[in-house]
Amino acid sequence: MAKTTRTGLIAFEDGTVFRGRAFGAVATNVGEACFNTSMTGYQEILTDPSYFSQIVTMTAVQIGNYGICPDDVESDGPKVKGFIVREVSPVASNWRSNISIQDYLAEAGIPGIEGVDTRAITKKLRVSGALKACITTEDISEEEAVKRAQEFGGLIGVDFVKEVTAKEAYHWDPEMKQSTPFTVVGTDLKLNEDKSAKPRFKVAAMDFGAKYSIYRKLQHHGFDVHVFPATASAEEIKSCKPDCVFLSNGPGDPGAVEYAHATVKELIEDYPTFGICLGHQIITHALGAKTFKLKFGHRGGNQPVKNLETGKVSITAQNHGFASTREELEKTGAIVTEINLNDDTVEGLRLKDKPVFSVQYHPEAAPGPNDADALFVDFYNMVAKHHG
Ligand SMILES: NC(=O)CC[C@H](N)C(=O)O
Repeated sequence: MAKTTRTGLIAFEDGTVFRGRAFGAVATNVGEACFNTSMTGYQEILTDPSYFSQIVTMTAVQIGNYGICPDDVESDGPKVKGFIVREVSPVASNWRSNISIQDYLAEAGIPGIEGVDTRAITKKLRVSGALKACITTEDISEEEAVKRAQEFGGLIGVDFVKEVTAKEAYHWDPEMKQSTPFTVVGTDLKLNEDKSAKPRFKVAAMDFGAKYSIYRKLQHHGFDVHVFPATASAEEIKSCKPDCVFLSNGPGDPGAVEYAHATVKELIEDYPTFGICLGHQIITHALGAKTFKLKFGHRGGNQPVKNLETGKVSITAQNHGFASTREELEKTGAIVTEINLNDDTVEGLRLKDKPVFSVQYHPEAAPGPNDADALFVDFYNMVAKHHG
């Protein structure tokens, strides 16, 4: 891929402008600027629906060297509003890849900029907090770009889930083509070649903007995954007779999806439930507690989380800009199980009297460390005990 000579820029609501070389689509988008500290996994980041409405700056210095692999997508296409990197690799070398990141973003209509001081942008966002921004690879003036950044409505109170959730209910990979066979030995799941040893549980997965990796992990760990749109009612979900419920990740302000708070409030009364990220935040609201916006969010594969019940520290993958309010959660009777060691914010909860737990981070990783993979086994064992 030859480097373009087109210029591009990112303009922030405070009037700051960074210029670089354009790649990807010739387009202009507004969104919230954030940064991700993952060293690898740019494709999973681009296609994670939780990034819908955000312009992502990568702190890793070179992006794109292993191209884009059709098997590694986390949704049906890139979801970010813009992508900013120090250097986009001129060479993509990987037998699994069929397209470069430049062409992938161009086809999806998403603008990218390279040759930008990504460290300066990251430091800026850490000091000022999340900012509204406009990215453009079109020929518009800096003043116009700043104006468009200022006009962006922001994330608070906006329902972005409805833009990325499934249009209708469906059965994820019914032939289990993506699942590694497993069997239950004692309380642990073990890989096994014997496909008949599979006491699978039917999980109703509420799709708030789910990453495919979560469904793959659920399937791998003994679940038959039935996906429901975020707007599905508790009755619709109950009518599929699930053994348990899963609540996915997703974009935007968790406080804005009140219809989901109401549905989840009903479901957790009856079903063992596991939530990840937005799913965790929606449980928080369903319990009557609130979430708040973090200064600049946690995004990357190196976030330390401490389990307050076991003392164990895990390095986790994260991507969130909101967090649950600890005092309010504890007032509802929920137990705060985990905290982020960088800023002490809530990273996990469980209910005392019901088989319900959730985490703010991403145990499915993709990209990131697998320290928390065992949570899928914990979910399986919790459901098995409940139905025991
Ligand atoms: N990955 C997610 O589910 C993100 C949740 C939510 N949109 C946040 O930013 O906090």
